[in-house]
Formats: sequence, C-alpha cells, structure tokens
Amino acid sequence: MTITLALPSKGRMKDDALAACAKAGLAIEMVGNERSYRGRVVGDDGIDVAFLSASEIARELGNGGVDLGITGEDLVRETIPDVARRVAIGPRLGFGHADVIVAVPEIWLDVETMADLGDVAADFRQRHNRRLAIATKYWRLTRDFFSAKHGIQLYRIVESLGATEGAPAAGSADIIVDITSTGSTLKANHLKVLEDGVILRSEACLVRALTTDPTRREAAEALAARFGA
Ligand SMILES: Nc1ncnc2c1ncn2[C@@H]1O[C@H](COP(=O)(O)OP(=O)(O)OP(=O)(O)O)[C@@H](O)[C@H]1O
Ligand SMILES: O=P(O)(O)OC[C@H]1O[C@H](OP(=O)(O)OP(=O)(O)O)[C@H](O)[C@@H]1O
Repeated sequence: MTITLALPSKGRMKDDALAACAKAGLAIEMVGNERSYRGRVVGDDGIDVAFLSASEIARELGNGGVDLGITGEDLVRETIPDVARRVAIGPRLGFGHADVIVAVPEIWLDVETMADLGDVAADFRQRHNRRLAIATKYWRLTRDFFSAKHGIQLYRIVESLGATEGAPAAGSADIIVDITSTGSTLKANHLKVLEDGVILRSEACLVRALTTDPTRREAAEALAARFGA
C-alpha cells in the first residue's frame, strides 16, 4: 500500500511546502522530468507525491483522493463540507498567512462591527429595494459567518473570482469577503475591515483525510507525526 501526499505545484506555497517537507526529514524528488506532476520521497516507497494547485489539494482531501496535503486552511474550510468529519487539520506550518475578512467601504462611517452591518442589511431592502450584495469566492465561510454566527440573513452573494476588492467601486457589490495579508489592496480600494470582521486567520497546514481503513490511517498518522502532529 502507498499513501499519497499532495503538495502545491505552483504559486506562493510551493517552495515553503517543500521546505516544510525537508524539515520533516522528507527529501522530495520529481518522478520523470521537472514538468511531471508526480514525485516521490527519497528512501520511502510507501509515499507517493502528487503536485496539485492549492485549491485542488483541498478538494482532493475532501473526496479522499489524497491521504495528506499541504494547503491553506481557508481553502480547506471553504471547499470541504462537514470538514471536521472528513479531515484533521494541523499542524500549522508557519507560512501562507492570510486573514479572511469582511470589509466595507471606508465611507460607511457608522459601520464598524458586524452588528452595525446587520442593521444596514436589515434596512437595505427598504432603502435600496434590493439585498446587501457581498462579493466573494468564499461562499461557505461567508454563509457560516453571516448566517450561522451573526444571524444576518438578508444578503446576497455575488461570486467573484478575482479583483474582489474592486467590486464595491465597480458597483457589482456593496461589501466584500476576501483574503488579506498586508492590507494594502484593501487600502488602495478604500475598504476597511470590521472590528469583529476576521472570519479566519489562515495559514498553510498539513491536512490529513480521515479514513476508516486502519492500515491507511496508521501510515498517514505516522507521516503527519513527522510534521509534528
Ligand atoms: N496575499 C495572499 N493572497 C492570496 N492568498 C494568499 C495570500 N497569502 C497567502 N495566501 C494563501 O495562499 C493560498 C492560495 O494560494 P494560490 O493562489 O497559490 O493557490 P490557488 O488558489 O490554488 O491558485 P490558483 O487560483 O492559481 O489555482 C490560500 O490558502 C491563501 O490563504
Ligand atoms: O493584503 P494584501 O497584501 O494586499 O493581499 C491581498 C490580495 O492578494 C491576493 O491577490 P493576488 O494578487 O495574490 O492574486 P490571487 O487573488 O490570484 O491570489 C488576494 O486575493 C488579495 O487581493
């Protein structure tokens, strides 16, 4: 039996993920040429390495297509329904830090908290004859935060797959839920984070798919332990 470890194939997490593996004592090498998306762990035939995008890693962990993966906690929580039953998240790996936040236009001077935003959402239909529109690619995190955590039901999600911070100025949404690290994109777009508007403080994590197969589970737990799980 082999287990599969998924690592980011590109993007901001790739090099740090390989460094985290090296720190865990795993030397990863490509199988075939540099453009191949398969790898192996030197000296350990029980582990296959699959190079996927960070978001694909989250999806594959959710459907059991890979046993372990390194990816952002935000992608894992957004992509996988009933996440606690499907995967074990952690340890946190100390890179890929980003916060998923609720931001509103700076000129909304009387809106500083989620409670203020709830009041705005409630009044919105009467004032503007439509629901408050939230631009985001984080549908699940937004619904959980607004509806379940803050009891705000009167809103509409507008799917945004890029340049989300531009949506309020462009008129396609009123507010946003997106990721921020330095805050400079928010600032450039005259948006402010609500005081209690941090939905998730995300970073790269080692994530393990939960399985009922005892042999698989033991092998995956042993590998996770090398990362400090
Ligand atoms: N400044 C940032 N902007 C966006 N994501 C960031 C930032 N800093 C860290 N991250 C994290 O990086 C991850 C996304 O990485 P990346 O964009 O490489 O992956 P991806 O979504 O799979 O890529 P793609 O959209 O190109 O398929 C997320 O977990 C996110 O939290
Ligand atoms: O708080 P900041 O440091 O300004 O970073 C936040 C921005 O960075 C990311 O976009 P990026 O340009 O990396 O592209 P992506 O959305 O395709 O990942 C993210 O979507 C934000 O727009």
